[in-house]
Amino acid sequence: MTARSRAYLSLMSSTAGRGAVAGLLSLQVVVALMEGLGLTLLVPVMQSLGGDDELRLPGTDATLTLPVAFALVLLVVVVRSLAQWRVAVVSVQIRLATVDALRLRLFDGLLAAEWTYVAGQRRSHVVQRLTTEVERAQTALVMLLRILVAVPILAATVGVAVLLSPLIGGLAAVGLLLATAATRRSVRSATRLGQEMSRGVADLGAAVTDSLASVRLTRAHDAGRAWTDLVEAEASRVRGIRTSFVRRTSAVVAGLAVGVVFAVMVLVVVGRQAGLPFAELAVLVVVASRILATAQGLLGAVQVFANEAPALDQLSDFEREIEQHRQTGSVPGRPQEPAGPQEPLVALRGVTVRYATDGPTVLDDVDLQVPHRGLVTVWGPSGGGKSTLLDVVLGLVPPETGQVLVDGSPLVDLSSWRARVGYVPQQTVLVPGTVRQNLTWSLQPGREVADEDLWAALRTACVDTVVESLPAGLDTPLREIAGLSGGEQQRLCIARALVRDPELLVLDEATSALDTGTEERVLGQLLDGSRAVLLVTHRPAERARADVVAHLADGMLTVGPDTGRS
Ligand SMILES: Nc1ncnc2c1ncn2[C@@H]1O[C@H](COP(=O)(O)OP(=O)(O)OP(=O)(O)O)[C@@H](O)[C@H]1O
Repeated sequence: MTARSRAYLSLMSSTAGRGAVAGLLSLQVVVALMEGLGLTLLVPVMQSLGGDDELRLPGTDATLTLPVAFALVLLVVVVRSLAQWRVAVVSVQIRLATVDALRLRLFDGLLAAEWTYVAGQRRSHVVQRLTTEVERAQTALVMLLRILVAVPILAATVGVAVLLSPLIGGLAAVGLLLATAATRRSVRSATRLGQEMSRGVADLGAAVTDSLASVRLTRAHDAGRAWTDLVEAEASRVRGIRTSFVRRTSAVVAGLAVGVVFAVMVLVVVGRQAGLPFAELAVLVVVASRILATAQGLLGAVQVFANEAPALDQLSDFEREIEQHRQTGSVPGRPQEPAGPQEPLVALRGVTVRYATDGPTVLDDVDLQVPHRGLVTVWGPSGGGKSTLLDVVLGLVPPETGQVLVDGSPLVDLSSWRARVGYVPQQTVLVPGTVRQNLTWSLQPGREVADEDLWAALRTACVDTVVESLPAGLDTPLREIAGLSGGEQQRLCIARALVRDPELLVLDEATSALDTGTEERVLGQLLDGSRAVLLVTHRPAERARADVVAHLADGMLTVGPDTGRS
């Protein structure tokens, strides 16, 4: 609990700035001092109500007149209100800055992490961490800030009680310490329930995401019941955890209320026995009710903090994991050696890839050359390593042994290399936005493309007439073209890759949904002598027009004339 609070405080300091956090803590001390002073000033006010002529401030020899006492009370309330207002504003600023920074740090880290690590992540778990867990961490922050306000106020209130009656104040302090010790168990159980909650919410999110991903198949097989049952089971687990937490928390807070009311009764009896004057006794009752309210709020905040803070553990572990998989080998800005005229655009030399150290060899001592112009096709059985080969060429998967050479030099500057490449993956990727945004979102920063170049790319990919027929052409929002066929979507993705004006176009079965005639036309236009095309395909007709045909099976690559196997 204390370690987590420290972790949160250091997180807030590192994101919102030490100054802001120190300022917030100072403001909270001001609020607490004003609380204590305000309660102390109630004593002379009570004395005047009791008919005393000489109004005294407890703990001092100072005497006051009623107007002075009222003026001081007013001043204290004004200062306290201003400080509280500032605390509210600064707390929100710190909280939002912290949460946004945390989310962005994770997101950026993930985008820059090694490809094999990113590809191995379950999407629903990543979404859950970047949304639900970050929100839970935010709730924990709200609670921590509430605790940081309540603790000094509680200390100031107990201080006033001690000032009024050291015996009663001392008893109140001891009572609070005992209550704190008694709630340790419930705090531990809140933490355990919070950890279960993280797992429950992750599983619920996964069930919903997976069911949506398979909605077409679910409908076709009329298998919705299977998903509904799973989602209901996961939701009921989450419901159980939440209910159990609220049951325990409320019981502890209610128990505290009973304890404090009993303590107030004891206080009145003890106070009367000790001959405490009416004003002091009345203010002590007010102080006791303030202690009750603050302690109840504090206890509730501590429990919720304990319950939500495991989200921060999850996020910290996730961030550490991402950090361990930070992509290495990229030296941004370092120019590639000038190309020797005889060097291929990209070459693999003795490349071996395994996804796990004790796993199977996916690429085994592979050699391949892609010239600056023309078509290289790769074909072979499913699972033979074709996509992995492309990932190596793209610099996504680093070889365990062997080299990737670009223009004859080892590939070290990944960002320069990627600026020269256009890639169309096996699954089409269209993002929410207009056709234009879909064509341009993956352009290098600062690069502008004229409309005529967009149309040229659409023409080359044989999808220009489809876009022309849309209501607003390039500016048609994607939701209005959700009905694009699989082949039209593939061609749009090819156009997007072409807009980057790549020297190498990497196509992973990117024409698989096209009819033979359209595929022939697209390929013919792509091979206009201005670029190299590296194509994974199962179709003999495409192999027939290739300059290099490579067959990949069980990780072994054979380059040579097409044997006609299919
Ligand atoms: N990220 C990964 N982690 C672990 N294993 C992987 C990963 N990606 C691919 N593999 C495994 O590597 C092998 C080759 O996969 P790859 O996707 O390269 O084959 P492929 O020839 O492109 O298959 P297909 O034609 O079916 O798309 C397969 O056994 C696959 O399970």
